[in-house]
Amino acid sequence: MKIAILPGDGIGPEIMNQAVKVMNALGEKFETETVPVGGAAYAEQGHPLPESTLKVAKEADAILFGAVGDFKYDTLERSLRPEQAILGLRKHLGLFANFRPAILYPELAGASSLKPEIVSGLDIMIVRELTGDIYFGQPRGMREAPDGPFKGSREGFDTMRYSEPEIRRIAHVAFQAAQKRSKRLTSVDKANVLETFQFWRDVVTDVHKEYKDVKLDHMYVDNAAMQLVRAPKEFDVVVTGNMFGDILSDAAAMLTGSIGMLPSASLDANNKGLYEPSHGSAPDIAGKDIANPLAQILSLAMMLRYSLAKTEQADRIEAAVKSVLKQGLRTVDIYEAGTTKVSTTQMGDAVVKALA
Ligand SMILES: NC(=O)C1=CN([C@@H]2O[C@H](COP(=O)(O)OP(=O)(O)OC[C@H]3O[C@@H](n4cnc5c(N)ncnc54)[C@H](O)[C@@H]3O)[C@@H](O)[C@H]2O)C=CC1
Ligand SMILES: CC(C)CC(=O)C(=O)O
Ligand SMILES: [Mg+2]
Repeated sequence: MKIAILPGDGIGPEIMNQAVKVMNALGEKFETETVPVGGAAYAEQGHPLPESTLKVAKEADAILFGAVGDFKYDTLERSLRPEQAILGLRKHLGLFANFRPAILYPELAGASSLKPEIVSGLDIMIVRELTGDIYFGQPRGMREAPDGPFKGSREGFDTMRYSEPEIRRIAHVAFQAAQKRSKRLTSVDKANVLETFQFWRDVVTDVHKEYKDVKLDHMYVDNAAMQLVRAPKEFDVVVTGNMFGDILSDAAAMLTGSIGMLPSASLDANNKGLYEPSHGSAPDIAGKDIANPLAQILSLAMMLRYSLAKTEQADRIEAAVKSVLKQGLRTVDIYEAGTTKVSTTQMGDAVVKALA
């Protein structure tokens, strides 16, 4: 079984080192290959997703990804920017189903941005469509406005679109996820304004006919953002498009104490997956050994569970994470008075030590 390791940029390599340390401590031999991606690959090979990196990712059984991006690359032409690497991997590998579990560990109730009584026990699953929507729609670009009141002035434009098969397949994934949990699914859209999302709502409603045991409701995205901070436990499984899911999952992350706690799995139709923290490369804290490595380590656990069928190893890692939190160890993003502040490396070491 081969695992492709793509650390990327910013805090990516720092948190990946911790996840690899944990993987090596499981007492099992994993074949791994580490390759550059994002800004690191651009600096080395002139492209954020070189053919050689894509090949390793394609041939692996699973991919463990760090994060990409650095503000110093923001002026490059778009096709060369680090973020194109993760977008390209998702598209090339058909990773359309993104699972982002937002779980509040009881020990972090005080680190959440919401009052403990509103968030304690939080356990929601955001299912985000990952290869369509306005992030990939064509045409897009910058041009002289061809019409309208600002005709002739410069404008930027993108295209939001979803085809029926794209909506159907993510809806099936979400209904099936709901069947394994509390049989409640909220589909988040903007059907009151956007044709794309009226269509989304119609198709999700149609797929629902095949899942009568699941209670489906629909919610507009602005209300969903509000409900997420008002009464997040009202949600169980949430399904939504690429952009809304991107935004709502960052908001959900703060309910768990930090975005450094939110892992993710991006799966294709055969459960081959890419596993990455939900956050970015955090250039503001890179190189300081202070980033929270737990989202990366929990992404490793998701990889073992979803793609490699190693449930026991995944359970061990998740138990070790719970144990270090119980011991009161905290990176700075989840620190509160009365707990012990640790570095990225110390947190990784503590998880290794806590492995049963
Ligand atoms: N999948 C990916 O590789 C993603 C890449 N990005 C890229 O990352 C770069 C930075 O983007 P931002 O908008 O700043 O988002 P970000 O998620 O990197 O950081 C947002 C805030 O959260 C903090 N943060 C993030 N991860 C953390 C961790 N593990 N521990 C402690 N604090 C953490 C950062 O310090 C920052 O204050 C950009 O180039 C962006 O395009 C953004 C999101 C996803
Ligand atoms: C950097 C983007 C391509 C993606 C993003 O923000 C995400 O997947 O959460
Ligand atoms: Mg994001």
